[in-house]
Amino acid sequence: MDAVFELHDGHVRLDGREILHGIDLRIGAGEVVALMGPNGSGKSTLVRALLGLVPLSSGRRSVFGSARFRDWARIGYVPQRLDVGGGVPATVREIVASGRIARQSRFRPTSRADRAATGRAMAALGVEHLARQSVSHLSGGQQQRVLIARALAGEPDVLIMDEPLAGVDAENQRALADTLSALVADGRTIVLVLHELGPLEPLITHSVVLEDGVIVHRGAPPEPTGECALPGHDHVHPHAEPEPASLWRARVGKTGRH
Ligand SMILES: Nc1ncnc2c1ncn2[C@@H]1O[C@H](COP(=O)(O)OP(=O)(O)OP(=O)(O)O)[C@@H](O)[C@H]1O
Repeated sequence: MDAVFELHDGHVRLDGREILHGIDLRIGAGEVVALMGPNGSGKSTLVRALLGLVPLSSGRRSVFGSARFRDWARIGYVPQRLDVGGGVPATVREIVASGRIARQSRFRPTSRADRAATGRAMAALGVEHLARQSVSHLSGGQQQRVLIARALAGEPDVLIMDEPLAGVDAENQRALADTLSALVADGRTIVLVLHELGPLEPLITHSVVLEDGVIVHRGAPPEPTGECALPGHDHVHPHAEPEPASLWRARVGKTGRH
């Protein structure tokens, strides 16, 4: 299986403090990887390091086998929330169409292919009927579908999603699981930052658990513990409260690092 992301002994320093301490990670094409761990363990920093948004203080990164990867249109990033505060409100179609920018040349404005891809992405996520609406009037679940549609409009090979279940109700979580399984069946690679797997669990090929900037577990996702393990727990809460590292240690059944 070809590697999409490879990190060898990756260290990241931010504001003079080392946040990631020697991460070795390989994500292969077609895998669905859950990055898990307590708040502040370094999940977002790891994603940013994979994407080259933060530099490595030491170590090596390659994307699609290249240390000098530039073809960012192949990678779609779905942030947790749309920032709809302030500014001129954009419509759903405008936001989704902005996912084509990396594929457009400076000298060629929006093409027929761009319009078609925007339409397909809106249809895939069921937001066509909202095309003319301002995104600021949408619910959290609708906004998330727009963000995924924006990423899909760029026809990426890889989707990276930051906490896609946070604050999303059970019905929309199941809808997201259906959407992602269609993408997986289509051969895409998916990297998810997750606190809980919820209905995404059957899709996950393996998990990587971080703690204090090191990988403490890889393999099958850890079992939920505490209130998240109780029957009927729907995993719709955003886990705004920090989850203690001890809870995660209990989940992965390990105290040491590797
Ligand atoms: N720009 C920055 N400058 C300095 N420190 C930072 C910066 N960004 C993150 N950190 C610190 O790095 C550590 C890891 O943060 P990160 O956001 O990667 O963790 P996380 O696992 O994604 O957390 P959460 O689950 O809360 O989103 C935290 O201690 C955080 O305070």
